[in-house]
Amino acid sequence: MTKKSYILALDQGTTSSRAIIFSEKGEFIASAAETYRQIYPHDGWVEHEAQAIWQTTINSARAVLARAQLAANEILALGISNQRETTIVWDKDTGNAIYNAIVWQDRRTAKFCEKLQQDANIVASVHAKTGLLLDPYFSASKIAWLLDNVDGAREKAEAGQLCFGTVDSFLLWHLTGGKEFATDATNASRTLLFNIVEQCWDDELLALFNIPKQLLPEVKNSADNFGVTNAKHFGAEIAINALIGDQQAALVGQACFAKGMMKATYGTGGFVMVNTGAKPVWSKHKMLTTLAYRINHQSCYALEGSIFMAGATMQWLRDELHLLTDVASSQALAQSLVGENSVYLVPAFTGLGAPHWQPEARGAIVGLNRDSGIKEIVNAALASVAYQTQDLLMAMAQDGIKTTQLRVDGGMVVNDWLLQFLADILALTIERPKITETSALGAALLAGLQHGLFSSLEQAAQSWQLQASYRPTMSAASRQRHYQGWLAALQRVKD
Ligand SMILES: Nc1ncnc2c1ncn2[C@@H]1O[C@H](COP(=O)(O)OP(=O)(O)O)[C@@H](O)[C@H]1O
Ligand SMILES: O=P(O)(O)OC[C@H](O)CO
Repeated sequence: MTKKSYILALDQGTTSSRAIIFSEKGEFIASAAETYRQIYPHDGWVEHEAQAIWQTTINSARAVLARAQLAANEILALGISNQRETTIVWDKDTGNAIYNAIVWQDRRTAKFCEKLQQDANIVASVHAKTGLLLDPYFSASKIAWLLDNVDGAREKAEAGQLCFGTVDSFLLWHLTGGKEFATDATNASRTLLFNIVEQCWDDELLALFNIPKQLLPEVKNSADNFGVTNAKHFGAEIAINALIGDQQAALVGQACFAKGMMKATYGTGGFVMVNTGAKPVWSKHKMLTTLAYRINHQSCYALEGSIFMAGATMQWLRDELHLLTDVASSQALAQSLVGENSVYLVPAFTGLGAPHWQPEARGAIVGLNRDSGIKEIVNAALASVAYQTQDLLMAMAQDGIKTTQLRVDGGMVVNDWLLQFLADILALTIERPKITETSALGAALLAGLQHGLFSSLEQAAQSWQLQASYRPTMSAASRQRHYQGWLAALQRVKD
């Protein structure tokens, strides 16, 4: 009989679907990825075709198996990490989505959320139950929009004919041929409908958003038994043993298991997350309290700050302004700037995320003079990632979170200039691991844990290895000047 020695991780991200095979020790074996179309129907609206999410996921999974020359029966377990909050409602009979996926960045429900925010009791109650804020970022208002705007959707939902899921549930449904309708506690914790203390869907929140309970998936542990893939997909069944939101997966992949350990993932957006242990920390400064992972019904919590535009700003410079031929060239351009940059770019293209939460804010480039050119703008775009991170760390510090080290990952961290500037602005040591596909790794480690490959998360974490670290070299005065310039630019956008 063939020995099953590999783990397949599917990492469904905002701009691409990736599949990665790891060895049973968590070593990287092979990867495949496919990008798909971003749809922007109106200002502040962002959609994906649900079918494209599914098709690119299955294509990349098949491609990686072929690349690694492995058959499905050599795969021990499969884990899924996914873009969170993105909302899909599909028909139980056909599996077809009733509308495009409404992406986490989408702001169409800003007015609706604003209305709810006017009631201080509602705001307090939502925060106490979910750890979140009433912002269009999260799934609940997106589900309500779908039920109210797609013909016949509400009637069908009430009749139990529809399913709501974040991307993990949608993929699970399709992988298992419609047999499994579930999510994990981390993904549930991003919907605004899940009580993170009691660990259940909350009837009051469902009533607040007018969402029928029968629409919702079962909530399981992040490492759990989620059924098996239908044999028609890969030629044999594969056990599905982990579902986890991609930022939480990155925390696991970065081995941030001790209280106080922090990671930042810089892909389309930027997400800073700190492990706060077995008890939730309730932020007074608009950070999100969220589930880091749930294993054997034991919850570990985290505090998170979300930046909506990180790598996406570089894509905008490339695709809309045509200032870059490719995003990688941003490094040399940023580096070529001599002296301090007077230009600041505030990338509030889809509003401002944490700690500001201003969905109606829009972007700006300020401080331009006659000498400003491409390199100043590109430098400012990269620098905005560091400044936004500093905004988050300042808010977290006010909540009592202090850290001396930050582990980074995501597509942007190949950019050495960015990581050095980050170390300088944050005055922290920045650590980049050997495997930067930490979301996929986190999902793989949890799937392996569920399968008994590792006796504990700590054992699984032994696969984490440092690739490079960046230490602050900027003077305190210069750091201060840089950051004050950012705060002034930010204030103009907020005003
Ligand atoms: N060398 C680079 N410098 C700056 N940004 C980069 C670089 N390489 C990739 N990126 C950015 O990283 C992002 C892709 O990261 P990834 O982790 O794949 O994103 P996601 O998971 O959100 O789809 C893109 O937005 C891209 O602009
Ligand atoms: O697809 P990513 O990696 O940009 O992650 C998206 C986040 O999960 C949104 O909350």
